[in-house]
Amino acid sequence: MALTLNRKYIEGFVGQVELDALADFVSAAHKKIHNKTGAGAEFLGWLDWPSGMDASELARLEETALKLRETADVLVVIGIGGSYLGTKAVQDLLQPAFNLGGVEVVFAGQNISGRYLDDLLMYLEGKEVALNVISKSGTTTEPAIAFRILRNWMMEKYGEEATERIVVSTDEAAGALRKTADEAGYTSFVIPDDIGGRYSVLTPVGLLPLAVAGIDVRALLKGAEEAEKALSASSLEDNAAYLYAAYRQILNMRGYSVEVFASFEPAMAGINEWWKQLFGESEGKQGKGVFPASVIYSTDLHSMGQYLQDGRRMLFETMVSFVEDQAKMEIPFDDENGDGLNYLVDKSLHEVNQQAMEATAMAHVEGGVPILALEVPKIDEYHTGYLLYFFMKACAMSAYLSGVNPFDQPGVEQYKQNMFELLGKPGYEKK
Ligand SMILES: O=P(O)(O)OC[C@H]1O[C@](O)(CO)[C@@H](O)[C@@H]1O
Repeated sequence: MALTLNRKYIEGFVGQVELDALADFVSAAHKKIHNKTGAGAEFLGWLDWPSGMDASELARLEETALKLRETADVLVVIGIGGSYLGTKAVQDLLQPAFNLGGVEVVFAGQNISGRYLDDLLMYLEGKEVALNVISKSGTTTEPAIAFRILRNWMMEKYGEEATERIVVSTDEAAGALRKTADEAGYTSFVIPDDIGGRYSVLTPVGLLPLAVAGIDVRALLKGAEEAEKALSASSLEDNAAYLYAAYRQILNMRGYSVEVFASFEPAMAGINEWWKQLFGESEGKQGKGVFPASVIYSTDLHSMGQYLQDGRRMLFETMVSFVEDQAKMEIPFDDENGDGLNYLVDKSLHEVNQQAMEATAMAHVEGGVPILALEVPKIDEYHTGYLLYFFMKACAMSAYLSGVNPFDQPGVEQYKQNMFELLGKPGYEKK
């Protein structure tokens, strides 16, 4: 099993009767997904992407990545939302917390801060640099500004050679970025029309920068492909993604409107952010949706623990844990035992961390917080691919169960329009 939903902390809150009552809705939503008949069905390209990705495109992507690995110390990924969160998520989870060499992947275009870009340019000074600019629409302001500044910097630094160091991932035919890529002769990759930003991590959007970072993208895709197969079962009891979605909706209907996504692994920080966009942008519409929040324990037990235990009761938790002890770090014996820790000698940090999780879960259940426990055997490319696909499938199901289109984001437009008006963009003059 590449992922298990352990029900031991939820059984006291949600009974089988409530799950059974959702079974027909789940099969109806399953049909919407697999027969492509639901709202937003034109954005279901991610569903069979892992098993169907074009082999020659994957090989070209790996070749491009290899070339960049040979010429760059740093790859700057320029993109926002779904155009960078997946890369950051996988990178955080799979790569060491501290840079041990190899190509470093850094990010730009997620904000409009001059300070950030200035700091980045200072950091890049004296290093060999490559850019991967990623925008499905090609018109998003934040990455467009960052690309203009970094592209100028690259041209000044490398002249003609900059062309070889810039790779574009965007729409096949439309948008400003496609035009720029074609005119400048940059190597480019296509973000499929039928896959929205937040579902795009397994397309060139995530695969190219991850391959440059040295991650085995084939194993990532393999894990996702396994999930694609395993999670194609139509019934609630045979499909962990659907079960997770059903629990979320039952809890939401009962007033648990905030989901706290938690793990005891700091490397999950990027997955937290990716997961929040996935669920927030997919479900938060028409006045509905579970509010997605996230924490990393045990760090955040010392800041948010009090609220979780004892604050306003509208929370449920989804706890992701990793079963295998991969680091095998033990607590050493100390003759003097001044810190009193000798009682932990021979225990690994993994065991202590597992006990911290058990202790937290028991306390939170006691405090009235339902917990969905997701257990993943280990942290590697394969299981990460599985996990990503699991959440995408669960999210589509969950959104359909709540009656919204999982694949649009009409609300995001409001601030964009206002900003264009305020800045005086041609065509957006104030009324
Ligand atoms: O890749 P693009 O088109 O620049 O969009 C980036 C992100 O912006 C959004 O459209 C929201 O503004 C997200 O849905 C998307 O992931």
